Amino acid sequence: EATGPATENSEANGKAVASAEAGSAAKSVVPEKKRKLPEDFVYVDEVVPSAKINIRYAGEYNFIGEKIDGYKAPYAILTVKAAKALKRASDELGKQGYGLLILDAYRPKKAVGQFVRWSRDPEDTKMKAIFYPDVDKANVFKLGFVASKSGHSRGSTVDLTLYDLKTGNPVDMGSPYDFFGAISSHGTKLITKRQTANRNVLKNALAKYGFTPYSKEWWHYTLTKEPFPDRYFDFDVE
Ligand SMILES: C[C@@H](N)C(=O)N[C@H](C)C(=O)O
Ligand SMILES: [Zn+2]
Repeated sequence: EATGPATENSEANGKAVASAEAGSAAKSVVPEKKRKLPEDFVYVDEVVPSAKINIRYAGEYNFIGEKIDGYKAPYAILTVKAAKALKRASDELGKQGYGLLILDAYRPKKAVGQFVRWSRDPEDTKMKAIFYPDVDKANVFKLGFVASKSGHSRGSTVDLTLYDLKTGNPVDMGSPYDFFGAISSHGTKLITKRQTANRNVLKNALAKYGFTPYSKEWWHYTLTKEPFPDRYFDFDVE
C-alpha cells in the first residue's frame, strides 16, 4: 500500500469537495455571471453541464490559504475550443461512469502575480502541512509546481479530476489536487496500481481529444493546439 499525503477522498480534501457539493445549496450566494467574456471564451458549465466545478482559488482552501486575486466568483472559464474538446472527453468518460470535476481553468495574470509574491514571503506557511510539506515554498517555481507565466492565463489549460457518476465522489488519484511533491507526477511509483489506473483513465480520455498532460501534476492539461499560444490574459473571473 502506498503511503503519502491524503487523497481527494480524505478528510482534508473532503472539506473542499463537500463545499463544492454544497455549491448547489449555496448557489444563491454565488454572484451572477456578469462579464461579457472576451471573444472566443466561454463559461465551461454552459458547454459541459455534467461537470462539477470547484474553483479552489476562488475560496480559501488552496495552497496559499486565501482567496486569490482576480477570482471574483467560482466560475470555470476556458476558450471555446478547449471547452468543446473537454465536452467530447467528458462524453466519452460518461460512458465509462465518470464525470469531470474542474478545479481551475482560465487564471488571470494578476493571480499568478499573487503566487509569486507569496513564494517570496518565507513567514507565510499557513498551508504548508497540507499542500507542500516537503518543499521549500521559495522553490515551487523552480521545481515546476507553479508557473510564473502560466498556461492557465492563455485560457486553454485546465486542472481537473474525475468523479464517480454513481456516487458523486471524487476518484482516488493517489495525491490531492495541488499537492506539490513527487507523488503528484505521472508515472510515480509512490501510488497504488489502482490510483495509477485512475490517473490513466483521465489522461487517455483527455489525450484522445487533444490535451497534453503535464508530467509533474496529474491534474493539469493544456489543449495542444491552443488558440492563444502567446497571449496571457488578465480579465477577472466573475
Ligand atoms: C498551481 C498549479 N495548480 C498549476 O497550475 N501549476 C502549473 C505549473 C501552472 O502554474 O501553470
Ligand atoms: Zn494547472
